[in-house]
Amino acid sequence: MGKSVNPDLAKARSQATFDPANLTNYLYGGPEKLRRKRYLPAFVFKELCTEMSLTDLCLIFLGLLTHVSDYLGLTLSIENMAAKEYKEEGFKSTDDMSREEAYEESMRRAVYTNKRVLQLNLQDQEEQYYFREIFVPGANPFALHYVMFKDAINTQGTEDQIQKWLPLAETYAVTGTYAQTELGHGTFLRGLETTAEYDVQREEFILNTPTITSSKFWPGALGKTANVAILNAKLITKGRNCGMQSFWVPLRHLETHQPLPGITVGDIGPKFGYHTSDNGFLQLNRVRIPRENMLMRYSKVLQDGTFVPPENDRLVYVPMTQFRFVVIGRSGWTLAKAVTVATRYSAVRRQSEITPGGGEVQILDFQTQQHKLFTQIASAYAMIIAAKAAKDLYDSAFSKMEKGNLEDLPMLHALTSSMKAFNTWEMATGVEQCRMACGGHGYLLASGIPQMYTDMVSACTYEGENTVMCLQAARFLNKCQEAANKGERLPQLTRFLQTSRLNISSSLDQDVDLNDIIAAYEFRAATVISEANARLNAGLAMGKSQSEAWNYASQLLVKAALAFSHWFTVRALIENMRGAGFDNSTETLLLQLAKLYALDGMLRYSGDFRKVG
Ligand SMILES: CCCCCCCC/C=C\CCCCC/C=C/C(=O)SCCNC(=O)CCNC(=O)[C@H](O)C(C)(C)COP(=O)(O)OP(=O)(O)OC[C@H]1O[C@@H](n2cnc3c(N)ncnc32)[C@H](O)[C@@H]1OP(=O)(O)O
Ligand SMILES: Cc1cc2nc3c(=O)[nH]c(=O)nc-3n(C[C@H](O)[C@H](O)[C@H](O)COP(=O)(O)OP(=O)(O)OC[C@H]3O[C@@H](n4cnc5c(N)ncnc54)[C@H](O)[C@@H]3O)c2cc1C
Repeated sequence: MGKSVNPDLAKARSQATFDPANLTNYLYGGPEKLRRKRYLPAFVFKELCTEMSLTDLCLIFLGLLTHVSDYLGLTLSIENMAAKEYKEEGFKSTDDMSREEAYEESMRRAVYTNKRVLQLNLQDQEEQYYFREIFVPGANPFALHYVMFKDAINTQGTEDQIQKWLPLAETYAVTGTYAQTELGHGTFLRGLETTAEYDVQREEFILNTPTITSSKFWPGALGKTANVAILNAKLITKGRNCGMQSFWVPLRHLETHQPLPGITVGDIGPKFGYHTSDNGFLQLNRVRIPRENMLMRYSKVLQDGTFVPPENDRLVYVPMTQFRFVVIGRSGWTLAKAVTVATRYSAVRRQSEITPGGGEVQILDFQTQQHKLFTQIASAYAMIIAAKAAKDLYDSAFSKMEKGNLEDLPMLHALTSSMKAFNTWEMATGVEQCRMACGGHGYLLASGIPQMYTDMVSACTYEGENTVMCLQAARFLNKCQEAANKGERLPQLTRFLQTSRLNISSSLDQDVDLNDIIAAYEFRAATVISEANARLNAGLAMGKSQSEAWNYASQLLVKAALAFSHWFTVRALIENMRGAGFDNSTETLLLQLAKLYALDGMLRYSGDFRKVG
């Protein structure tokens, strides 16, 4: 039964000057990926939420047969208990539930999707994400398990440890979390107090949270869900502090789910959002784990307690860098969802007149409404496309790192840090703009936008608080500027510091040239980075220490990191739009969108652009 589409919406869509399928295929990585993305949720949704006759199921099964090449491994369990159980209970919105009830509902759905992902043999991370997103739209209690827990095993564990632990995680024999942050420290990792002292007699680590501030605090799934943690603690062996290392720490009994001896664990209470994620606290009272439970891919503790340091002590941070890429990518998609809701609403909402007596118009006809939304549509495209460009850089650098070549690690850390801050701040501002563009109805939970905001704005804080991440990126950019000042060779990504010149050919009465736009953003970034470096050196010239001068210049250093990210985003958007092989009408539209994004950015940061001429 076809759904009737609002005539205003249908009219707006009919006026498109391009074929949306071209864009959708591009955004999702091609028609094959798009089909699978659409098919999986539809398949399971139908399985779940409608009374299905055997005929229905056979039709679905026949439908599947046309994709037999894709779904060979698919086992259609018609009598699947989970499906039956779900059909009886169906979907319940969590909007009106207590936090406890909402968690339980999300857990019920998440457990269901975990079962189906295994039964459908879905290996692809993206497909798993699409699948889960339909059924657990808010924070998923297993989020840490799916991402950081498994990533930490894969990137920090030895091959033996991966062989031993990953199957347990993949089959949900254990449910994990990533426990690093403490009540007293989230940003300053060198301040973490939890200890892991090596007992050479028994070849065990003794884990301890010696103070209230050392209590692990915030990790997702710690409150109720997880029974194992990848826990970061200060390793002490032979009386020496060997820095932060990662450990596999059982938290709860695998059968009874009760906390194990020496473990005090629970939920940290209500939050601004992410209500269905049980962020928790953990105290360890001299809990013993075997030596083999330290993740020893990069650093080791030998039986006699000898510490073998990693080739680079930053490698322990790789799971955070990896997850920052997830955040960078999902920020654009979060904004895309919010602006889709707001744009559709603006096509069907009629309010006020433009011409007196002319009748109420679609609010999308107001130029102010178009400015609110079209700039956010452009921003969503820019973030999604820049994230793809950053990921390509990451993948090539990571493959070198896996072969032991760590030369790109500083650039990678700077790129992930600055882009994570830039994208999540832009996403937060954009989602809120979309909410307000819907008037009162945007304030209803039923619009979906408030939860997008309250859940996702936490990404400005977790995985590295944004200001701190900008300062991290600025360390790298400042080093590059110092090298540029000395005429030294720079990493490819920052060579513009030496080459950028402001030779703009466009004049105000012409249609702006895209190359001039890239040049303007490049020159703005180079100027702001150079200014931050000059302020740092001015601080040193005033007799300040390196760290005092750094603090003295820190506001400009943050701006430098954001200007760098903005340039990276504009360049990626324009270069990818030009090179994507679209038909003329689609490419024309997308380049118009890229110009809108870039020119809107110049207006929002007009101080920078005016200053650089
Ligand atoms: C809208 C988006 C939504 C996304 C949704 C995704 C789908 C849903 C899935 C999950 C739901 C969300 C779950 C949330 C999970 C959250 C988890 C966490 O938050 S885990 C904890 C995260 N914590 C941090 O990030 C801590 C941040 N702090 C640090 O990293 C460090 O303390 C520091 C700030 C970097 C400082 O480091 P340090 O004190 O060691 O010294 P520095 O002198 O600053 O640095 C020394 C040198 O080391 C280099 N460095 C530092 N870090 C790294 C790194 N990661 N990689 C490489 N190199 C690094 C640094 O550059 C210095 O080098 P030099 O400059 O000296 O050469
Ligand atoms: C929803 C959510 C989920 C989370 N999930 C997890 C998880 O699963 N596992 C986990 O380990 N952690 C998790 N965290 C914790 C998160 O990683 C920390 O909150 C984050 O690292 C920030 O640390 P903090 O809270 O101590 O803030 P702080 O670092 O105390 O930040 C407070 C203020 O101090 C400023 N500041 C701090 N250091 C500097 C500096 N050097 N220079 C300038 N300004 C500075 C910051 O900019 C900020 O304005 C989660 C947090 C949230 C909100």
